[in-house]
Amino acid sequence: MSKQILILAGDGIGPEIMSAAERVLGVVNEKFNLGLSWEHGLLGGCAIDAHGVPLPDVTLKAAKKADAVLLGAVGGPKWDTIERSIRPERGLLKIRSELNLFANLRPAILYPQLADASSLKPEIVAGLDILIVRELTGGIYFGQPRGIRTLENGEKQGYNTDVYSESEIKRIAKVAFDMAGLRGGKVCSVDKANVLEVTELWKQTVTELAASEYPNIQLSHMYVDNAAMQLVRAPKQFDVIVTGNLFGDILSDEAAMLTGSIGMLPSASLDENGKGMYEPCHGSAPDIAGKNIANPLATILSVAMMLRYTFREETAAKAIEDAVGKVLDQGLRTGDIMSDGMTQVGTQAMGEAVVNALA
Ligand SMILES: NC(=O)c1ccc[n+]([C@@H]2O[C@H](COP(=O)([O-])OP(=O)(O)OC[C@H]3O[C@@H](n4cnc5c(N)ncnc54)[C@H](O)[C@@H]3O)[C@@H](O)[C@H]2O)c1
Ligand SMILES: CC(C)[C@H](C(=O)O)[C@@H](O)C(=O)O
Ligand SMILES: [Mg+2]
Repeated sequence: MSKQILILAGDGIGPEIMSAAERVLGVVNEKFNLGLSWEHGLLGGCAIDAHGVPLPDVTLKAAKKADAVLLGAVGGPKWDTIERSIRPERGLLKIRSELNLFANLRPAILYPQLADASSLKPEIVAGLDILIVRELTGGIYFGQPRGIRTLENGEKQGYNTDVYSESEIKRIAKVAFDMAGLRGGKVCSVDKANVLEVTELWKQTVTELAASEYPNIQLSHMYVDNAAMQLVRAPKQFDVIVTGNLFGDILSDEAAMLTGSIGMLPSASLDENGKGMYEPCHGSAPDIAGKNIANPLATILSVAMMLRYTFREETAAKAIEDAVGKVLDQGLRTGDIMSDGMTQVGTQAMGEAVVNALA
């Protein structure tokens, strides 16, 4: 099997967190004799600067050829005012869509060492381990028509279309049910079926699939507004949450704060054959870019997810996760997860600490 990775560091803090993650990747590759090799490409604002588009053909071609893509983050104020269709974020959406990465896994796990850093009281979050399964290549992010038009009275109007077909709903629900079967056996499907037809169909389809193929999974449904509330009221009631593109985007940032910081949240975006793109859930954090203070752990934990889901190297994946636990045990913290009595370190020092813990 070829074992090729394409690394796209991206913009803002992307290059900083990726350089720490790449050090970790290099060390596990040698230690576990994984035989992985990687090359670098451009996606996002850096690609616009070099090629005029956020997803150059050369990047897309390399991504299609690779077995996995490791991404930092894209975007930033520099590119916020350019023509909408070629903004950095459109490059990210296009690569997700072109690679058919419909299943976005966003685990929100509270490392016990970070109980103080969580936004919630320790007793509410202790032992938290939720998996958000977000549909990633459909819904309102991709629905047509979309745009900003001028009405007859001269007023401008923005519009988007939320759309899901039964097959799209079924394939993401299957992922959620399969994942739940390997964990706590519970799936909560989040929708707004009381208002939106598209999610009425979502709810119906998920219910039918559960009844016909997953009788052993405990399925519940929740409206997204209540789910947002329940996530901060009693997050441990959830095991796997399955939801559409937009709701999943929002709920996963919310879940991040339960774990201490969005700098702790990795993700995997998978196609039907195990190919994946792996990236932290956070963005390019322009407010802290270039300062060597960003938390690289979400990206490092994304490397672990890549080893687990694409390369099936569970031992190496677990070794990275354990090494992250060790550096937290040592009291090392980047600014976003800092608390009393701990030692504050920068991005690269945190990466080196993980490398040392792996040794
Ligand atoms: N996957 C991606 O590439 C991705 C994801 C989200 C946002 N974005 C883009 O990133 C840019 C900034 O977006 P935003 O400010 O809404 O979200 P963001 O996630 O970049 O930042 C939100 C807040 O979290 C902090 N933060 C984020 N990552 C951190 C880390 N690793 N360590 C410490 N603190 C961290 C930031 O400093 C900021 O205060 C936008 O252009 C947006 O479109 C890209
Ligand atoms: C940058 C943006 C397009 C992206 C999304 O909304 O999917 C981001 O917020 C994410 O969570 O990966
Ligand atoms: Mg997001």
